[in-house]
Amino acid sequence: MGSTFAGRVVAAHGRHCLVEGDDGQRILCHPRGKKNSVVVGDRVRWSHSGDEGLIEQVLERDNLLYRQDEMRTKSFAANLDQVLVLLAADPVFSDMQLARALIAAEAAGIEALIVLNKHDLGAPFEQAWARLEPHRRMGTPVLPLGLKTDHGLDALHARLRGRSTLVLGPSGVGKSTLVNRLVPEAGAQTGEISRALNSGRHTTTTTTWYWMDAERQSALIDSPGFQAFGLYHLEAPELARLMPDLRATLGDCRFHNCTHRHEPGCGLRPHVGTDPASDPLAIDETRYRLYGELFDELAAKPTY
Ligand SMILES: Nc1nc2c(ncn2[C@@H]2O[C@H](COP(=O)(O)OP(=O)(O)OP(=O)(O)O)[C@@H](O)[C@H]2O)c(=O)[nH]1
Ligand SMILES: [Zn+2]
Repeated sequence: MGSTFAGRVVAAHGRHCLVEGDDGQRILCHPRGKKNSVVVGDRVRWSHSGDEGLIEQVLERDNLLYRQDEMRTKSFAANLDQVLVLLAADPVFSDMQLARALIAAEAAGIEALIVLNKHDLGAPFEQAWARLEPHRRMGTPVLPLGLKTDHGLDALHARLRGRSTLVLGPSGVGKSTLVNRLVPEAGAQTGEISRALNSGRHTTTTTTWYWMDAERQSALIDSPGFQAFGLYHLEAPELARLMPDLRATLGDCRFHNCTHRHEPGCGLRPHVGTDPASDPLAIDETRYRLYGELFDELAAKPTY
């Protein structure tokens, strides 16, 4: 084997990926052999092979996120500093999708940030903001944003500076608008990447790593669509510990393997639906219902 070079995977499609070297140069690479399959964000060592490159080694990952396709769970991004869940006053967001994204981030050990866009819409914005109150109480940062009016853009910038942030959001919340606003020439970069990956028709279907700054310190990772987050790598009994509001009440149950659903002497259930003004450990009823649904889903998952 000749010399190898350091790089980072900035886009991946099937067995092809685009690797960026420390000098900013990008090269199309393939994994060597069956091993070494990569995801966006991976740090790799690669070697020259004609005009292209071969991935020789995938360096140890700080963290890894999974997405769910049908019944399979696939990894799709690694080495992230935070996950930004973009929601909007309109369309109305799903509490379940939000919970899944936050649980996936927590399980991967990645900080999460909720951003609520379309501040200019007034009443619908206030309603959506109120629905996010349980999240503010459990300590998740929730930022208001108005991409149309630039409301909150500076505060968001400050949160993104120097970090690599995966952006997720359901359709219509303004994700493309946000990426285009924060990444100079995002469109041109996308075109370049899809040409390099030879997937011209798939311009928006690959997860892509974009630099927000010329110094390449702040990155946005855009993943198309709102990923149905893969939670199948988790076990039902872990779930309560991955939900900060539920986690805060743990430790007082009579049974150490309490599922917090029907056991006597549960220390969590008495906090469900209480008034946050008098109970600092109050658990929102919707969150508790989602916990039950996810618990059943994980308990019933197929074993391979
Ligand atoms: N009122 C209002 N509309 C906004 C704001 N930001 C974005 N929009 C609009 O919301 C719509 C969706 O924006 P996009 O950026 O295309 O949203 P997206 O999340 O990428 O949606 P998909 O393309 O479906 O994935 C567009 O019509 C935007 O103009 C905002 O702050 N206020
Ligand atoms: Zn319990």
